[in-house]
Amino acid sequence: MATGGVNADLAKERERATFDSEQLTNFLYRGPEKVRRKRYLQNLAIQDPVFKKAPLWAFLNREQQYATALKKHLHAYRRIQELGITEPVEKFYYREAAAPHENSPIGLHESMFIPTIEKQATEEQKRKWLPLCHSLKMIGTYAQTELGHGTFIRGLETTATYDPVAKEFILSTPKLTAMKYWPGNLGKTTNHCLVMAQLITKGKNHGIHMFMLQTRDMETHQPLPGIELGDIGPKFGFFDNDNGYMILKDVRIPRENMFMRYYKVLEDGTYVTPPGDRLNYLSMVLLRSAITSMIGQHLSQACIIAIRYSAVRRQTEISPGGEEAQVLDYQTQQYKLFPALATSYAMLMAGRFMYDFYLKTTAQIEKGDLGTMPQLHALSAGLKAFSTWECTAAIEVCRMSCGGHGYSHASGIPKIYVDATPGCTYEGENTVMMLQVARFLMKMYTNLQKGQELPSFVQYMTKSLDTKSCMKEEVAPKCLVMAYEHRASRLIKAAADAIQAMVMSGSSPQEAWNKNTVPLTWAALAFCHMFVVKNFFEMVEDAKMDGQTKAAFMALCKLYAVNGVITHLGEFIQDGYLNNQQVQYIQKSLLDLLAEIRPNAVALVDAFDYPDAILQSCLGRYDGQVYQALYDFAKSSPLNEKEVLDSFFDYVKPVQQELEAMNQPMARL
Ligand SMILES: CC(C)(COP(=O)(O)OP(=O)(O)OC[C@H]1O[C@@H](n2cnc3c(N)ncnc32)[C@H](O)[C@@H]1OP(=O)(O)O)[C@@H](O)C(=O)NCCC(=O)NCCSC(=O)CCCC(=O)O
Ligand SMILES: Cc1cc2nc3c(=O)[nH]c(=O)nc-3n(C[C@H](O)[C@H](O)[C@H](O)COP(=O)(O)OP(=O)(O)OC[C@H]3O[C@@H](n4cnc5c(N)ncnc54)[C@H](O)[C@@H]3O)c2cc1C
Repeated sequence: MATGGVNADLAKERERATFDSEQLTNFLYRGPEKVRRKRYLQNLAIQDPVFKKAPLWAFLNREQQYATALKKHLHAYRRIQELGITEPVEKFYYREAAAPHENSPIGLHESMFIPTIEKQATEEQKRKWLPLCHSLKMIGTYAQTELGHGTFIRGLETTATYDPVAKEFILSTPKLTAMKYWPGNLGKTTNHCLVMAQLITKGKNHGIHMFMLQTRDMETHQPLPGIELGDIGPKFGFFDNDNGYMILKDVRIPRENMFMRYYKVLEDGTYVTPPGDRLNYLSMVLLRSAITSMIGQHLSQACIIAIRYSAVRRQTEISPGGEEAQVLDYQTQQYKLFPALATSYAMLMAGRFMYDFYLKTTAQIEKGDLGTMPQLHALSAGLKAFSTWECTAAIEVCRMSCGGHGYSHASGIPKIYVDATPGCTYEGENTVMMLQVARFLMKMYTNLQKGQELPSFVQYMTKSLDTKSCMKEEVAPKCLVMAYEHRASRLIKAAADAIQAMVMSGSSPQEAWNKNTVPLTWAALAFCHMFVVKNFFEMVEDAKMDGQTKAAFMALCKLYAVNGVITHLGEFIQDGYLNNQQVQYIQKSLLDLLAEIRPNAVALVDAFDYPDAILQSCLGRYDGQVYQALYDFAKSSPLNEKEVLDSFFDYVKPVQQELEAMNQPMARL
């Protein structure tokens, strides 16, 4: 363990902050009572001997990582029930502290399997399945993706053919590319899964539907007849999870195993469809809606590590013979880290909006009002894609800003990165999601041209495009937001005009669309960026906190907006909306904001309120004793258990002896 109290530089940083980080913590977690409860639950987990005793994941091989993660998550599952924790966010706090940076092998059971039963099953199915799920007799996952198709789900090849005589569905993966491939925890952990398959009844294919399939015996855990299951092998991250493959050879399941809350197959094979078209896709929307907050949290952890470390790390004397500077004092270091910090806050705010919007909209959908489904789909797809792209890039910036030590697992950042980056791929590959946003925006644009009313978050399109920005030397939030609205509107119009022009000159709408997908993704990205900026300003303005805290928070918000203009400058100036002078104001504002944020940098990351036990980083420690921690980490490497390794005698010695013999003058003759 490191000793020596809090590092002097870090202590000074906390003293010089202009605001009380606890105020911001209270805002982030929605009030002091919730913060107390969060800390209480985290401490319960941190103090639990089962979690405390386990070795650090970084020193384990894959099988050990899987077994440790499973053991911890099962213990957490049991403790959560014993403690009567029911709120999803409270379960999350407990789990995160119980197994930090260890992905749960029963994660999809909790995040997709149970919620899908709750939302898509009939009352009778819920009565049958949910108690078994809660007692873990049934452990399930979501099996949609196949070897040949992940994105284009209408092209899935698994079939569910109804047999009206036996009143059963026959599930089959008729060719190699049809096998289920990738579903989390499918390989070894689960004994049930939700299968997405083409429903065929009375000789007709009705598209993909959801079925409950038991994959393994509930006592012996052996795969059931006709089912081949396995782990897909090591990946870039998620080492501790058994993403799996599954082959089905005419596996029969009862008719009642089709999810029938919305879509039904009657005993005689008649297919009954509800008014809504994409209700089967709602499980994906749930997870997409949660990803923006989740990825914002990943980035916030990377920022804590990189910013605390940059306050402790001293490198290079600024004037000859003088003291070496804290690397955080270099403007270039601030330019790496403060936009990353601003991005994490921006995404936490966007995630908060998204999740609240999800809850509101799904409540309406459940009452039969499907009117807001397209908006929910577009926003959840867009924010998921935008946030995962921005945050994973920023995590990597944080890692590199820690120099060499950032490359070690001792920093904690490499693991954060490899577990965050699949967010760009799963739950809808990001480019594909952006094109879904573009599809929605093009529809809105057409509706606007027809004089129809638009939903509130695309209302800005109704304003005519200003030709000049209102930006002055004092860079005002209002002018920043308007610049983002202008950029989004202009790019939406440009993409729509390009498509329209092609159609007018004889192309089919599909052809025109396919020839313009790059400008369409520019438009969708600009829309998402605008949404995040606007939402961030609104949330900071509405936040109930003292003036100093709000000022510190506002500086971050402005930095997020200003930095976005600079990194996408071409799109803001292409039509002359911002002139040279205005661009200079924005560039100067960026430098001023870096200086303004500098004294508050450590307090702004302290506000995320992550205990050391969760961060698991030698560089991000609250006390800043990084060097002792790095030494302790090195000492604990299993390679150091023996002073001289067997491999020295097995490999080095024989080769040395051979080379020595070869190099004898006699041998060369
Ligand atoms: C890309 C699309 C959206 C295309 O679907 P499609 O039916 O071919 O749609 P289209 O013809 O382009 O559009 C038809 C229409 O369907 C709408 N739509 C599409 N998706 C939704 C939705 N979720 N909610 C509401 N509406 C939706 C579209 O907006 C279109 O509407 P429109 O015709 O324009 O009115 C779809 O195939 C898709 O969602 N693909 C991504 C697959 C995916 O997300 N897989 C996730 C697997 S589970 C997973 O990864 C878990 C990982 C978790 C972990 O490990 O933690
Ligand atoms: C860690 C992890 C966990 C996962 N867990 C699950 C799970 O639990 N359950 C499950 O069912 N699946 C799971 N998946 C699978 C995941 O959902 C898919 O990988 C994802 O939906 C992307 O599909 P794909 O792999 O087919 O990519 P592809 O669609 O093959 O993408 C390849 C490239 O093609 C491009 N592309 C594809 N279609 C288009 C298009 N129409 N227009 C333009 N470009 C296009 C993409 O942008 C991308 O650049 C998981 C994946 C990972 C990595």
